[in-house]
Amino acid sequence: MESMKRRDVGLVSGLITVAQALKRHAHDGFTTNLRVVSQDRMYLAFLAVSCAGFSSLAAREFIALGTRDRMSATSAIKESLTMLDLHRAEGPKPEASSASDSSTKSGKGRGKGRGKGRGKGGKGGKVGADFWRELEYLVKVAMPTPHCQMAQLLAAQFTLLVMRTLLTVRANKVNTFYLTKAISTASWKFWVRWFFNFGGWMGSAVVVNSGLRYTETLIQIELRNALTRHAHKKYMTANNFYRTAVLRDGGLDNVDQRIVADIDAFSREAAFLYGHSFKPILEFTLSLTEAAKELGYSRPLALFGAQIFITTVLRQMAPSLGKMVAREQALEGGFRHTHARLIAHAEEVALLGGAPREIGILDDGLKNLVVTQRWHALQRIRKSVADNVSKFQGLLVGSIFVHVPFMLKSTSEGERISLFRATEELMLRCGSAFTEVLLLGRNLDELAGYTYRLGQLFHTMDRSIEDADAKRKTEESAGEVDLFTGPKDAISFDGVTVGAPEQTGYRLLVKNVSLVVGPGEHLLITGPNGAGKTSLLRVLAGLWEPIEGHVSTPKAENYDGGKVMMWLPQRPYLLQGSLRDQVVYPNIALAERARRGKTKRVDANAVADEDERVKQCLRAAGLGKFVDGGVPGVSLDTRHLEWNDVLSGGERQRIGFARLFYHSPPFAILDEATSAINPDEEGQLYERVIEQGTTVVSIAHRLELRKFHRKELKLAGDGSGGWELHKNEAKPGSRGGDDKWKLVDKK
Ligand SMILES: Nc1ncnc2c1ncn2[C@@H]1O[C@H](COP(=O)(O)OP(=O)(O)OP(=O)(O)O)[C@@H](O)[C@H]1O
Repeated sequence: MESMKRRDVGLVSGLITVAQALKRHAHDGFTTNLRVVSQDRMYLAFLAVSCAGFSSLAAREFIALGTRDRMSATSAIKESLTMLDLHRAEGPKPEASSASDSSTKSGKGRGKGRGKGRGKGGKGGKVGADFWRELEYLVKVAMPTPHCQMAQLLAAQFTLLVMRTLLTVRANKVNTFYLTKAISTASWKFWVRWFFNFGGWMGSAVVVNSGLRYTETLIQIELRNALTRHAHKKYMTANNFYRTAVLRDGGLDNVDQRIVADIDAFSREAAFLYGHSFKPILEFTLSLTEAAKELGYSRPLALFGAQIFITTVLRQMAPSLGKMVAREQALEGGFRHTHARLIAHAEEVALLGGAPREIGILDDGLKNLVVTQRWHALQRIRKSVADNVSKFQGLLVGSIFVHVPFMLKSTSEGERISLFRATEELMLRCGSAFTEVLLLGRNLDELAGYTYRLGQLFHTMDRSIEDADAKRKTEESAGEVDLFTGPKDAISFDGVTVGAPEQTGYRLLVKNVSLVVGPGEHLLITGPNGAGKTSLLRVLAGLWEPIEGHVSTPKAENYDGGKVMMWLPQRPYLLQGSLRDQVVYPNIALAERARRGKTKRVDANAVADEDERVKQCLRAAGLGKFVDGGVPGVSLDTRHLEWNDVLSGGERQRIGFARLFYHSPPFAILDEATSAINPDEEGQLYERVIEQGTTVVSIAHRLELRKFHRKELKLAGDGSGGWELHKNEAKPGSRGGDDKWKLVDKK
């Protein structure tokens, strides 16, 4: 009770003493600190610039992310949630698929690839000359000009970094000096100076640290944004998304993982390194300069020489993190892909009762990842031991160099201890900054891992674009000296040989095909499974290169410059969006433009007209029930995240026809496009397509469709590459019983 009382009295009287001391020495404390700060012009300049930089950045971001953008981001989130709800409410329907579905017709044979791992992104993720070259490439992508957004962010962060170092070094020195002096000599005057110094330091540190955190996040976001956009641009050029994913050009694994996860990880690591490497380097230099005032330069330099030697020896013990990161990322991508495939084929797996088999496949993917991660964790112990020894030995070895001059100094006790504490503080900072610099090597190693994977990604896509450009140029120059250009208003194959890509070369599918499909000369391609029917059309689309010969497609200028050819595969592509979006794809509907606020003013009449046209197309394709109230709650505006899950196979094919009616192109390629449609109705669809003036090239197994065509290409499919071309010599327009088919060419 007594001691409580004494402490209470001590506490209150202590507070009173502090208040009195503050009152008495406030003027001195304030003016002394102000004098110290105002004499330090560099400090003042950086304080002003960094505060101005930080606040102008934040203000600019606030204005740039105008209310409309923020609102649309929020509504996008709401929308996808709504679509997810709808999706759940409707329940899964037949034949699920997804972007990573590799079993689509065009995707079969995935993995047989032509590429032989030509990526050259550095030697397996090590920090070496290759790494710096790749890094330079990525930096140039993110920072194309010295005035770009990224350059401004880096400059703003640099100013803040210098400011923080100045704060740490200068204010801390004064802090420690005042406090030690105040305590050792029991001086309230010095204590009040310390109090004011600390207050000022704290205020600046709060601003500067918040600014640093903010700019680091912005740098990371901007880096990711710039690199991902660059990747998207390349990915969508020269059909790179197809070449890398289906043909495995360049032997790249999991391109999606590289674009989505690796770029993000690289950006995080790079922003961290930038923010955290300048700090210790600056802190080291500034602390050393200050400490040298007491210790001279020889002692600190000898100390750091010793540190470099010890750390170099320790580093030899550590494994290369870059390689580990690259390997783990590849396995992560593979594991994610197995999950994506399960979602894509959820219904087939459920119907086949494949869960027990699938769990094995999923667990195998996980096992590979876990085993590798556990092995890497073991390797990292060496790294961590080396890092920690390196960190703590600094204190021990450092004391030998720092303590000596103070032990030998003959000054008053108070003076010696204040100077020692201030210098020791500086040397400790200096030492830890030095160790931090050395430890940054670890982050650099990790960065090398991501850089390696991104290097491979960008170089593979670059090469593919270069190849496509070179091919186009060769064709253009060949056109000038007139080799083969083909008729301008027709599809034509001139001596075309097609092969399926294999590990080493090609497997012959079709040999030396020559034929022309002019307007109205509807062509049917038939043949056994795997004969090469779709492959021939892949060559026509430019997805595959012919082994020999030339393909020429109708020129847009002969058809009012519009879309000339349209593809209708067996499983039409359906996008995330409204029913209207499905029909007008790849165009953007006027209503959608208005909804997104993309166009300033969208004419309401034009929207209504377009909607009416879309409805007509859906009706013509036999999907009138969706727009005429046949299915409650469904209209042109109905949106689903995954339309594949909510439409039947036949309905999906009809959406393809609605799209074809909407675009009404001069030529259409129908690749088993009616396979899921009732045979009685497929004829009507064909008739409508032909009536609208579209010339069709069909692949079909059902012979009933023969009557809609004027030519038939029969592929032998026996490995010889043989084929026969038959022609219906009956009058155009006469069908069925009037067919007069004649063999006109064969190989
Ligand atoms: N990306 C690919 N990589 C390697 N081989 C492929 C690839 N795509 C298809 N193939 C192979 O090419 C051959 C011809 O395929 P294609 O799709 O042209 O056959 P199709 O005549 O259309 O058969 P179907 O009637 O069964 O649809 C098949 O043996 C197939 O495995």
